[in-house]
Parts: sequence; C-alpha cells; structure tokens
Amino acid sequence: MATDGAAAAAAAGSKKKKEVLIFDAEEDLAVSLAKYTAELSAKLAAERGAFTVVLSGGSLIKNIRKLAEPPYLDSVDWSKWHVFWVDERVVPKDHEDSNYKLALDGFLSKVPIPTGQVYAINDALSAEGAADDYETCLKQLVKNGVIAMSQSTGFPRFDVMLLGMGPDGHIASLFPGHPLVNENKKWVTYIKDSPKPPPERITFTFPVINSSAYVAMVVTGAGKAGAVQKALSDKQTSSDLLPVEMAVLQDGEFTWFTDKPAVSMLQNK
Ligand SMILES: O=C(O)[C@H](O)[C@@H](O)[C@H](O)[C@H](O)COP(=O)(O)O
Repeated sequence: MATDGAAAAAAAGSKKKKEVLIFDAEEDLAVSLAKYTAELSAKLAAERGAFTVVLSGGSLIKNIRKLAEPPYLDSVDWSKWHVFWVDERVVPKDHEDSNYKLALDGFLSKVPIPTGQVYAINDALSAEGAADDYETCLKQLVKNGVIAMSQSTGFPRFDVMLLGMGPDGHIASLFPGHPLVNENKKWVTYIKDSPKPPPERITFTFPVINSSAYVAMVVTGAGKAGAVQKALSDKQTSSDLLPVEMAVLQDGEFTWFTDKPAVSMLQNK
C-alpha cells in the first residue's frame, strides 16, 4: 500500500532490511546471482515442492545467463520452477518488445522448465483484459498451492523476484509519479501511458512485490547511479519516493546486486 504513512515506513524500513552487494566485474555479479538463485531454488523447492520465480525484462535476463550453464544447468531441479513476469509489454509473444521473448531467447530456451510452468500473458487480450487474466491465473495457482500466500499481507508470496531498475528508479512498470504506484487492491494491473515504450503494459502491484520472500534488485551501470544514490544514501526524505524505494518487503530478504559504476554516487561505499 502506498499511502503517505506507508511511504514513510518504507523510507525508514529500507535502510535496515536491504543487503547491498557490489561487484568489480559484471561477470562476478552474474556468477553470484546464479549461485543465489540456485540456492533459493534448492531451499524453497525442498520446503514447498515448487519454486516460483518472477522475472523482469531489460538487462536482468543477460545477468541470469549463468544459471543456464554448468554446474547449475544440471544441478538445479528445473521441474520445480514456475516462471512469471513482474511486468510485460502488451505485444504479441514473438514481438521484439516482448519480455517473454527476451526471456525465452536469453534463458528459458536453454533450461528444461516444463512449458506449462512458464506463465506468459494472453497476448490476444487488451491491456486490461491481460491484467485480469493474469491475476485469475495467479489466483488459480494459489488455490493449487503452487504460489504461497502471505499470512501477514493477504497477497501472494512469490519465492523470488529477480528485478531490474530503470535509470528513473522505476521497477516493474511502476513509474515515478504515476498513480499506479498507489494501487493497493489488485495483484496485477495495467498501464496504457508508460513513459518507457511501448506504452501498454501489465504489471504486478506493490503489495505483491512487497509480499515476496526474496527480491534481488539487479542494477548495473553509471546510468543508474542517481537512482541508486537516492535509494541507498543515508539522507532520505519520506516524500517523493522513487518506486524502487517503495519496494520494502513485509517479511523477506532484499538484496541489491550492483557494480561499481552503479554505486559511484554513494558515499561510504
Ligand atoms: O518491461 C520493462 O521495460 C522492464 O521489465 C523494465 O521494468 C526493466 O526491468 C527496467 O527498465 C530495467 O531495465 P534495464 O535493466 O534494461 O535498464
């Protein structure tokens, strides 16, 4: 929920609950992110019998490439994976702008996840229809026990979200200053005026993101340094929060995977 009170709590809470990993080389980040995800896969598949993984688009897909290589290609129990998108562009699945296509080409086509456990949007529907359809799909998977529910928030609790952040501090398709950041009832909603093209998208809402068990925020490059500084510096105000600052887990672990250029504007790094 993104009320002013919640925003203040988010600002205060974001300091203590987030771990920040800074890597010298992009290669090291990719190795560490693969290890992190593989370890969570083993732990959560053993605990729950399923592992629910939420992907963003963008550079994240390149950063998870090591999961599709030895040793993880053979050691991960891919049959337990269920894959979702934190946001998706409302375009055909074979369109260059599709986050599904990006993930399929860069990752999913290289690992043996059962195709029925990869939940793409229905690309025959409008943005509004696709968001409703995706939420219905999630509700069914909660009923089946594939997706857990958060006892504390009443929203679904995904095992891990592997997310990128835009230079403006957006995550998913939740953009700075856009009213969608305040959505506090729906699980999945839609946007038709995204400032980042293409304009029509569906997106998870903050209550769902913030109910996750684990979030990896994967942010590299000098272009993100301003937003990283705002999100992680000690001086923080409760007003004008960037979307990335509103990602505060109710009961989960939040880890930043960054490189030196991304944290270059932080003091005490
Ligand atoms: O659909 C999208 O546009 C993406 O899901 C988007 O939210 C992305 O994750 C960030 O913009 C970061 O992208 P980069 O890592 O490529 O900067």
